[in-house]
Amino acid sequence: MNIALIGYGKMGQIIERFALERGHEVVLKISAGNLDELTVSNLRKADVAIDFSTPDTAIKNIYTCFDANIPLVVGTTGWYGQLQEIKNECLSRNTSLLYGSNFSIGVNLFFHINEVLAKIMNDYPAYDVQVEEIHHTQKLDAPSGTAMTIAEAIIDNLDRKTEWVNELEGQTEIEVVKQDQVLIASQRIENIPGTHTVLYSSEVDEIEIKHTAHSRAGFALGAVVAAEWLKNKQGFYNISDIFNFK
Ligand SMILES: NC(=O)c1ccc[n+]([C@@H]2O[C@H](COP(=O)([O-])OP(=O)(O)OC[C@H]3O[C@@H](n4cnc5c(N)ncnc54)[C@H](O)[C@@H]3O)[C@@H](O)[C@H]2O)c1
Ligand SMILES: O=C(O)C1=N[C@H](C(=O)O)CCC1
Repeated sequence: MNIALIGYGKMGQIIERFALERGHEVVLKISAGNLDELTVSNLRKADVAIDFSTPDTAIKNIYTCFDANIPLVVGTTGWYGQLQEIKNECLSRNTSLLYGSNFSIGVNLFFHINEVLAKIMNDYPAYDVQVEEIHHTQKLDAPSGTAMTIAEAIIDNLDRKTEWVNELEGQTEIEVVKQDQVLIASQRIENIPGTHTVLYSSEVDEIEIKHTAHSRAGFALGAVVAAEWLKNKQGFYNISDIFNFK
């Protein structure tokens, strides 16, 4: 499979390593220094594109891939406010896109456990819940896309929660978290690839589930597997469509 890498930073470079190991060829690598090469004709040399760029540039890249009619995997976070517009555009143009806030198998297992736990906690109102996320200091968006996915699943499954609010340590502070809100507490610490915790606390105890990424390898391998899965498909998908946890 020929792959176009849109975004060749921390993630793009590790994705390239896994792509080559799995027998693929990387035919285009785009970063801030060679944006003029991100053209429809160059993209058409690839079977699939993988975007790990920046929150502010992902939408434009997605439209360029739609113009090239090339299947696209989007790992970039921070653009989900425009998700519905992109979904409509993808479906009306009969092209294909798969996106996900986190491509690692471990985090996708964690997503499943989080949903089951949130459903169970409907019967236990003594517990309040909060989400915590820690990432490296170069991260441009807060909260992390993964933390948003976790909080939205809690809201969808735990009747007493209706929205999330975000606090970024040292930058934004929430004075009062209302009872129907899920607090996402974000921290930025050097060299942390990604840590997410869901914490249920009562007066007498706490229940905590936690995922700690030891490196970016899980995200990168997941992105290549997602590209292999998407290559001959048409439609709009989420990474959860690849997994079938019982
Ligand atoms: N879904 C996941 O599993 C997952 C995992 C890790 C990171 N991410 C997300 O992926 C994105 C990239 O993360 P990173 O750590 O590799 O960031 P990074 O800053 O290391 O790399 C970003 C790359 O994008 C390039 N870039 C800048 N403008 C561009 C443009 N207009 N078009 C194409 N490329 C452009 C930069 O030059 C750089 O090479 C972030 O949004 C991050 O949150 C997602
Ligand atoms: O390093 C990042 O940036 C990450 N971004 C994703 C997110 O926002 O959830 C996934 C984890 C790493």
